[in-house]
Amino acid sequence: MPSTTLSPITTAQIQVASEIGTLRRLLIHSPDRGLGKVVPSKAQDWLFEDIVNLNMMRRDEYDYYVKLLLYFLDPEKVQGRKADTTPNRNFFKPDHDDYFRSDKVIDIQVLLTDILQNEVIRTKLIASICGIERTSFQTQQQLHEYDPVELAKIMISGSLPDQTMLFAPLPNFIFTRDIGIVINDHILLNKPAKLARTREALLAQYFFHYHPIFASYRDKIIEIPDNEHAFLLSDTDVNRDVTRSTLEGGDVMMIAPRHLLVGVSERTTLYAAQQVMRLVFEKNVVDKVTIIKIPKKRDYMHIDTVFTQVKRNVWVLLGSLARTGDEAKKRDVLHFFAPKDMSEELRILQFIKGLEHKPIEIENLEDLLTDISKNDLGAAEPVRFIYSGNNEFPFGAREQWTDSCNLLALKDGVVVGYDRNDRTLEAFRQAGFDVVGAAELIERFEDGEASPQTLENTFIMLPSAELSRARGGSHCMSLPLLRDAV
Ligand SMILES: NC(=[NH2+])NCCC[C@H](N)C(=O)O
Repeated sequence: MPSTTLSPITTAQIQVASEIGTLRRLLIHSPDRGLGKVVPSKAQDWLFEDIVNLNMMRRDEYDYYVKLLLYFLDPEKVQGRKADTTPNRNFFKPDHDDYFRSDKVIDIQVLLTDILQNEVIRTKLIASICGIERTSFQTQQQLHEYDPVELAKIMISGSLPDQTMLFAPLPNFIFTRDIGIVINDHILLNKPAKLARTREALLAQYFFHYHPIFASYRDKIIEIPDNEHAFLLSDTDVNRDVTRSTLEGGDVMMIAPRHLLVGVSERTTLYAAQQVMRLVFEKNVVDKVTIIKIPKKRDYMHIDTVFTQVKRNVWVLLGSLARTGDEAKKRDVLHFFAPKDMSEELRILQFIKGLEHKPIEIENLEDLLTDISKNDLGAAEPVRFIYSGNNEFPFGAREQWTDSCNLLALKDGVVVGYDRNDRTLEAFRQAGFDVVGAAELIERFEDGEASPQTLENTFIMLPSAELSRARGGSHCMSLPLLRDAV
């Protein structure tokens, strides 16, 4: 049996209280063979707009993301090991002996493999998966024949080593953000809105509840309930926002030590947002919850597709949903006759613990973000906004679609994002940021010309031709477990 067990991490290792504190530990998932199974006719159901080339996605794009994360979070694993990272990719394969195996940059496939060594967990998980996937009893028995390494791969990819498909792949599993969120020292699990992501949530339940690295957090796992009234409603009524209980991690942002943002969107319902608020107040995890209702639109599936934080006083956001967008439109007389503006569908309500019946309405995104920078995070410098596509028509919308607003902060002011959003990148340069490609930066790290510790105000560009077809960026591709306090 392969020895894939990570040594259990001691307590106080899970703590996220901001989006910009130096990142120390996170969960990722490298594109697995299931992604290579997406076909055009299923792409939409599986929440992709296109099919992808798996090899290019891994070798030319995602591997750079992993390398970057390792340079920042676990440098001994990569520094001076350039040779190991080419050309067979074994260094990047979670099931290979040469895998980098880090306890800072953790692939969920490794966690799954670990828990599957336990006979009881293995039996339960096989039965649960076969239940939700409605497989035959025979398939269920067949799955018991595989070792934990192979079984984890089957459970994720849906297919056997000989390529036989037993159930659908989980192409969206690379977006680990959506399966759970760390809120201070608690872990909030999701309840996916889309059928294509159901098995992801089940797998997440299992490794959060059973893997030794989370052992001391078992009583800190938060799962939101279903609405019991919904069980008695007809299928048409049940899908209403106030009845259905669905929540995805892209809509939850632990933005400041006692302040949680929850989006109400295509994926997260009002009912779920309300349950999250109730639970985090009850458990005294935060004092303030801001609910941000965005238009229910594929382009804006989660709040992290329309804004993310770059630095204590810097944010990237979509102009047409923000105040800036509003004002530009208001100068136009046609505005009075035009159909309802997207930004009019944006609503922001802030709830303070103990005063939930008296929410404070916030007019626009910039006001909310300014308040967070100044009052929650104590930014001394003026708050600045960088807009998708530099807010130039029609690049704001174009570049938001390819995740210009979905950035992962590795530390305050150092972010990773896609290389394809030219106008947004130009806006970053104008705002005084260095813009550098991942490969080039890695070279600089290797040559000692730069170091993750001293790097400041930098946008690191990730190649993105294939990754961006999956409709998520680096923020979605990360589930931070530990960040330094800000
Ligand atoms: N946090 C995010 N924005 N995640 C993006 C998820 C993209 C994925 N294809 C989906 O539609 O579900």
